[in-house]
Amino acid sequence: MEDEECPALVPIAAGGSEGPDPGRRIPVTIITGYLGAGKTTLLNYILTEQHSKKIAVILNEFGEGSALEKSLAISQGGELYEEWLELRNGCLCCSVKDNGVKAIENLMKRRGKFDYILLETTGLADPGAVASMFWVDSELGSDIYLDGIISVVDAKHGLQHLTEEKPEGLVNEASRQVALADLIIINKTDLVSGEELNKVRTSVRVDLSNVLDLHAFDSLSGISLQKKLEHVKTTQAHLDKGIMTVTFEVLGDIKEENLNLFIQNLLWEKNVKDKTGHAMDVIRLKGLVSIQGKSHQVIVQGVHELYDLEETAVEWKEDEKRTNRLVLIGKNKLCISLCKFKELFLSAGGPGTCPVKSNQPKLARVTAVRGCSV
Ligand SMILES: Nc1nc2c(ncn2[C@@H]2O[C@H](COP(=O)(O)OP(=O)(O)OP(=O)(O)O)[C@@H](O)[C@H]2O)c(=O)[nH]1
Ligand SMILES: [Zn+2]
Repeated sequence: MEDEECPALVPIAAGGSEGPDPGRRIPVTIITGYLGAGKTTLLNYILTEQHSKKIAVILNEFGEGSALEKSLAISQGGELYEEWLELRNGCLCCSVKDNGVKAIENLMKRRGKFDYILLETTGLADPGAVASMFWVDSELGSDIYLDGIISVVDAKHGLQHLTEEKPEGLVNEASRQVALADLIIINKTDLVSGEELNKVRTSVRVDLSNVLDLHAFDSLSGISLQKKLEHVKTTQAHLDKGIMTVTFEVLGDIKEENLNLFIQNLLWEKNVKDKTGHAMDVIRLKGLVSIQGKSHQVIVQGVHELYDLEETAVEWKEDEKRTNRLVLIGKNKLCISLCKFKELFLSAGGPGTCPVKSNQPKLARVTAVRGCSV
C-alpha cells in the first residue's frame, strides 16, 4: 500500500522537557473521590512512578488529617515534592476565592521549581466548585490551566456512596465527583467479585451519560466551560453537615491487641458510644499510633468496616513523646470526654478508672473539629 496521501506526523514542539519553564502555564490535575476511595494512594503512585515532571501537591483535607496524609505520602519517596500547602481553614470549595486562590498564588511565587500541580480534594468536595476557581480568578488563569479531573471510585463502597440519599437541597458529593470527572478510576478491584465490579462500572457509566451535557470538557473552550461550572455552582452549603470529624490524641503506647480490639469495637461492633448512647458510624478512620514494643510509628487506615495497621519507616525519636492520634470521620458525632476516650482506647473497652486528675497535665486531648463540643 502506498501511503503518499497520508501526511507525515510532525511532533508539536515538546518544549520544557529540560526542566520547568517559568514562563509556561502550569497544568493542574484535580484528584477527587469520596472519603477513603484511594486519592492519596493514586497521588503517591503518580509521584513515585513519574520521574520526568517536578510535581507540586496541594492537599485539601477534611478535618485535621493533613498531617497524617503528609506522613503517608512522604513515607514513599518525599523527594519529589516541592511544596505542601495545607488549607486548614475549611474546605477548598467553600472558600474558593480566599483559600484556594491564595494557596495557588503562594505556590506560584515559587514558579520555576515545578511544572505540574496535583490537587487532592477532600472526600466531600464538589470538584465543580474547585474547578471553577480557575476561571473565577483571571490572573490565576494566565499562570495555570486545568488539565483534568480524575475521580477515584472505591469498588467496594462506591455504589453505596453514589446511591445514598442526601437531605433535601444537598447534592450527593460522590455522584458529583463522578459526574464531573474526565477520567474515572475504579479502585480496590481486589476487594470485589467480577459481578460487583460490573455493577459499579455500569452505575458509573449511567451517571456519566446523565450529565454529559453539563460537562463537555472535551471542547475546552474556557468561556462555555465557565458558564457550565457557574451553572452548577451551588450557592447554598453543599457539604453534608451530617458528616463530622473528631480527633483524639492519647499520649503513651498501646498494646497491639488492644488497638485491634478498640478499632473492631468502633468499626465492626459499633459499641463505642457516647453518654447518650450514640455510636459513630465511621466512614473513614486515620491514625498515627505508638504500639508497645515497636520502634516505628504505625499508621491506621480504615474505610467503613475495613482497616489495617501499617508500620512506617519513621522511627519514634528518643526525646519525642510517643503518642496516638486518631481521626474519625463519619455520621453521628461521638461526643465523649478525653478521659473516657483514653479509658476506652487504652483498655479497649474493658473496665478501668480514669487516672486523669484535674491538677495533672492532660494526658489526652480531644479536638472536635465540627459538630461536637466536649
Ligand atoms: N484493598 C485495597 N485497598 C486500597 C487500594 N487503594 C487504596 N487502598 C486503601 O484504602 C485506604 C484509603 O486510601 P487513601 O489513598 O488514603 O484514600 P483517600 O481517598 O486519599 O482518603 P481521604 O483523603 O481520607 O478521603 C488505605 O488503607 C489504602 O491502603 C486498593 O486498590 N485495594
Ligand atoms: Zn487522601
